[in-house]
Amino acid sequence: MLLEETELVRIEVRICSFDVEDAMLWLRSQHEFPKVFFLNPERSHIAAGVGSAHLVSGEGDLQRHLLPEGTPACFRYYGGSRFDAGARVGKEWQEFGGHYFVLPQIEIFYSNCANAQDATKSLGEAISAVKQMNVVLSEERDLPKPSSMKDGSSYEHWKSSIESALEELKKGAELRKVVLSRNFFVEFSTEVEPMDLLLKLKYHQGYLFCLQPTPGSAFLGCSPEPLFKISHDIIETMAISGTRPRGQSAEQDEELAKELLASEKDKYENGVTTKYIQEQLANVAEDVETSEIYVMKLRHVQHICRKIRAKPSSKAATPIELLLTLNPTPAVCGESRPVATRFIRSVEGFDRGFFGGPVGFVSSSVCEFLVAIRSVLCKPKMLHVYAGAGIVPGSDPKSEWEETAFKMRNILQL
Ligand SMILES: C=C(O[C@@H]1C=C(C(=O)O)C=C[C@H]1O)C(=O)O
Repeated sequence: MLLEETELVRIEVRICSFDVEDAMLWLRSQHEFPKVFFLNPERSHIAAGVGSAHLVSGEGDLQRHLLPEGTPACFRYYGGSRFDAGARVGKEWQEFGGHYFVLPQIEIFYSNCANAQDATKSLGEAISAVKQMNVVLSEERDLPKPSSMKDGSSYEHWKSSIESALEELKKGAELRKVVLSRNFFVEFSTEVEPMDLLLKLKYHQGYLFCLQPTPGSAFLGCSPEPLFKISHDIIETMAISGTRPRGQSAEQDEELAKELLASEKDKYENGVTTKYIQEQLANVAEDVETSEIYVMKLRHVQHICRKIRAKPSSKAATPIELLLTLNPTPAVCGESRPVATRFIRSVEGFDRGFFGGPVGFVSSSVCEFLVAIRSVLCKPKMLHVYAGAGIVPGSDPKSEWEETAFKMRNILQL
């Protein structure tokens, strides 16, 4: 097939079974870039990819360049895009561009409904790439000890941003919710290998992902939040908003879950996200079904959620159109979206980059995207850790600061 004048030959090699850890160790042992990793919560799709047979990156029209007509269903592009395409790009995010999607040259892939396969540029290159592959799966290693850890901005800045959000919300006009985030820096005196960090996250529930365009820059994390998935002609997604920490004991944990389910503020926050997703889906799908609200328990926090599913209608959007329509949802941005985006740009003082954006994979037949939260940008000697919290009437700056600290624990307690 022809993709931008390049002829692609795909060779499929069945391999004996492998698990999540093997895939990560294999990825760590490779010397080619980019590297990508994707694992979904059901563990029904594990993928580790190296090199690029086709790279779609930059500021351009994603819709036009990704999955050109005729792309075979077995070609899976892994990647993601920025939370806010219109925001100024921080220098730490430059390698990623506006979006970054790669068709790996070699893809180790497990799916409960497909076989292991790989894709490459040409037969000769496939063979030489396979020959050069380092298949030594060495041990997991400890991370170096941080030399310093500090907040990206002060509590005073956070408090005044939330107070001005509360002022705007009080007007009851265009802003009904805004998600404010903050960053945290962890510095090291020696270099950190991103795959060692990813390996430490392997026991987390939810998605695990990594996009590493170059040796010196990787974005990775363990997000509980799907943006959407399309398979077997069903769109599935979830509204996750409203948070409490996990309790110290089973009783305290249940108390916190009950408090969350009874909280009008948290139900309102979740309701804004649910309504937005339902409305967006109603434009491109039918039979939109929403589950009852329930509590999702994670290692450090618990959330209220609703599952939402729908059937694509005859005027269905393509996966990329759906991605551009849904992202960012009020779970990470706010409502209305344009007003919340402007507010975030004016107060946050750092570039979110891909944090809060969509990350996942897409082929011409299936796709699955997560919302890239609980995540970290890994530079050679510095981690940029991010977390946000939904601000609605009744939010308190101190509790929201603590909530973001709990959300960062996945990374900071490694
Ligand atoms: C923005 C984040 O999380 C989002 C915000 C939540 C909230 O405000 O309660 C809960 C889950 C996520 O949708 C984050 O983890 O950084």
